[in-house]
Amino acid sequence: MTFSTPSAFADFDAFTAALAGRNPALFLDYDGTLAAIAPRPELAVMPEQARAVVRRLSALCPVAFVSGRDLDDLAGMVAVDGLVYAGSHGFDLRGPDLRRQVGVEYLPDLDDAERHLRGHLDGIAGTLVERKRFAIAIHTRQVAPPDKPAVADAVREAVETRPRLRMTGGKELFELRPNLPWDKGRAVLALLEALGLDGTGTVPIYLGDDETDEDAFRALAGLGPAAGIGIRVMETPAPTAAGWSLHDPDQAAAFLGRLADWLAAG
Ligand SMILES: O=P(O)(O)OC[C@H]1O[C@H](O[C@H]2O[C@H](CO)[C@@H](O)[C@H](O)[C@H]2O)[C@H](O)[C@@H](O)[C@@H]1O
Repeated sequence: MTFSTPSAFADFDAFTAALAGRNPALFLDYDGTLAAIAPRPELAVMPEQARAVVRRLSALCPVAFVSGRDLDDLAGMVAVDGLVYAGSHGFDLRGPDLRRQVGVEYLPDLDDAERHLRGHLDGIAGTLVERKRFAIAIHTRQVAPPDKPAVADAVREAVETRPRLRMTGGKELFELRPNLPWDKGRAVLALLEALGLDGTGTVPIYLGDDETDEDAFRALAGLGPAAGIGIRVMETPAPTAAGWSLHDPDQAAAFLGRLADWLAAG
């Protein structure tokens, strides 16, 4: 874990030097990385400029989105054809020649937890229960501060009585997901293998902003020195397993634009 990471934008030449002649494969988080955080999930729209740069990059190197969002929601928000999309934190994978779902046998557990949570949280104003196929997000962004502990208690109770699920955190939300050794990091490694990108000629680059993205940063770091590159999008320096940083989604899009220019120039 490091607190001080060089900027992949300001130190772009050093960043491209770290690729050491290998071809990048891009793995992109959505919320907080390419779409600015918004009051509600449906309001977090990716700017058209970012979409254009993703489309351009997808003609230059493999591009995948890896998000906590539901797969169809994610694909609809990004709206670029031909990419690989991994929804529900990597439990639900789809690409032009790829389909994989992890934890299908946990769907009844998620259904049961969703019913329980809706029943217990309906009375707390501002709470939003967002069901994804393989996860449930309980949003607290619109909940009055005095009511937030009650939401936390209800979620904790739901997960403590359901050992087949586990809880993770994020920006103003709790999430329940199958209690399986699977996360964004394992999904990225599985995608590298499935797409034939696990050789030494490829360098996976993962951009993310949140605690669930740290799983991906750790997975890439685990490939060995300089074998994979993590970039944490963060306005304030925080401990991270990523080796590089970007300030915010605008800078992330600008960085991807520079990367596209650099790749196009050969
Ligand atoms: O993996 P990500 O693509 O970063 O998705 C993580 C979660 O993002 C969404 O929630 C977050 O963004 C919302 C819109 O900006 C914001 O209102 C919320 O407070 C954030 O936590 C999404 O709704 C979740 O399903 C994702 O798991």
